[in-house]
Amino acid sequence: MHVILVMSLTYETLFAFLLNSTTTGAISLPVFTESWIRKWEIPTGNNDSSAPDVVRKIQEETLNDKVEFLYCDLASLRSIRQFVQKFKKKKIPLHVLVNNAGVMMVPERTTEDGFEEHFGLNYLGHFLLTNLLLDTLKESGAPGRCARVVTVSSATHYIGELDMDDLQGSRCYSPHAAYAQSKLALVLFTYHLQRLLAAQGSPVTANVVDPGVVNTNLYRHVFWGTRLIKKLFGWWFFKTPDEGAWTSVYAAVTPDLEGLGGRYLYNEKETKSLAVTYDLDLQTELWARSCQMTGITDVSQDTFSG
Ligand SMILES: NC(=O)c1ccc[n+]([C@@H]2O[C@H](COP(=O)([O-])OP(=O)(O)OC[C@H]3O[C@@H](n4cnc5c(N)ncnc54)[C@H](O)[C@@H]3O)[C@@H](O)[C@H]2O)c1
Repeated sequence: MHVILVMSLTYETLFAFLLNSTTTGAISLPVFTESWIRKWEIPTGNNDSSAPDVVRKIQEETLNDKVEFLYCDLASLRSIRQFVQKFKKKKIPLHVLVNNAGVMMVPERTTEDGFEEHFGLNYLGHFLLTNLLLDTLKESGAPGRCARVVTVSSATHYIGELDMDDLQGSRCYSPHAAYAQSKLALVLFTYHLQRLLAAQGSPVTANVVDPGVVNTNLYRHVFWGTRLIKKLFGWWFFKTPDEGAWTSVYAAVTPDLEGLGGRYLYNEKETKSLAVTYDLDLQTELWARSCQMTGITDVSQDTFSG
């Protein structure tokens, strides 16, 4: 039995591809566990009500009735903890975690826990979720068949800056800078996580992907002119959601990456991320601060000092 957890609503595409990879024999995935995410923009709970439709669609496409809906709001540390509790109660393994959810260029606002939304949701949400699921991932992986954490960043990270003195962007808020910072933080997080897993000898790998420029709803908050251009010409220079999902799927299932982590992938190929992402001190500092902010123990200090 293989269990895959995809944090996002772009799952239909992701699941379709994951199914295709099963038919090409890359990995066998008879069970999918679905995580349903609330859209901030629709607080009436419409998404909850559409969950049965999505589950049915995936069941039809995969010919698998073991598809399940689990609610998780990544902008709430409480919701993430509740989600992990529910997931663990099922006593099922976890082989692939795809940290794919995100918002872009939202107006200045905070998550339930008071974090700037890009930083709190895109980065800290996935940071806490991954850390709380690490024990299950470790138990589920094995030498020669590692469990995988796939985190979705963006080319925007190349222009990102991490302001350790003002991670919440409270001094001078820029939605673009806040998005870029959150995506930069995800790359630093992945590299530190991979170092930690390798030092512990854990059968889990962590890689980070850039999906490219993809025609999705992510652009709903950008300048209206950009939205218009996207509407008119998007089909021409944007990837389709299917194409955008492909590098994540590649990272999740390709045998080429068995046992390999700490890679930044674009168009299914390893490439260099921004130079500062390889700064071990910065990775360590961000990790320690993130542990404090999410209320978890920083085990990496013992691992690397011991
Ligand atoms: N579209 C692009 O051009 C592009 C480029 C680079 C990176 N990305 C990244 O790809 C990922 C997927 O984005 P997309 O383009 O499919 O956009 P999208 O808006 O279609 O998908 C974003 C997903 O995040 C989920 N989400 C939003 N708020 C959430 C919350 N509070 N809790 C849980 N989930 C929440 C949404 O429900 C949605 O499923 C994002 O991480 C994004 O930053 C996208």
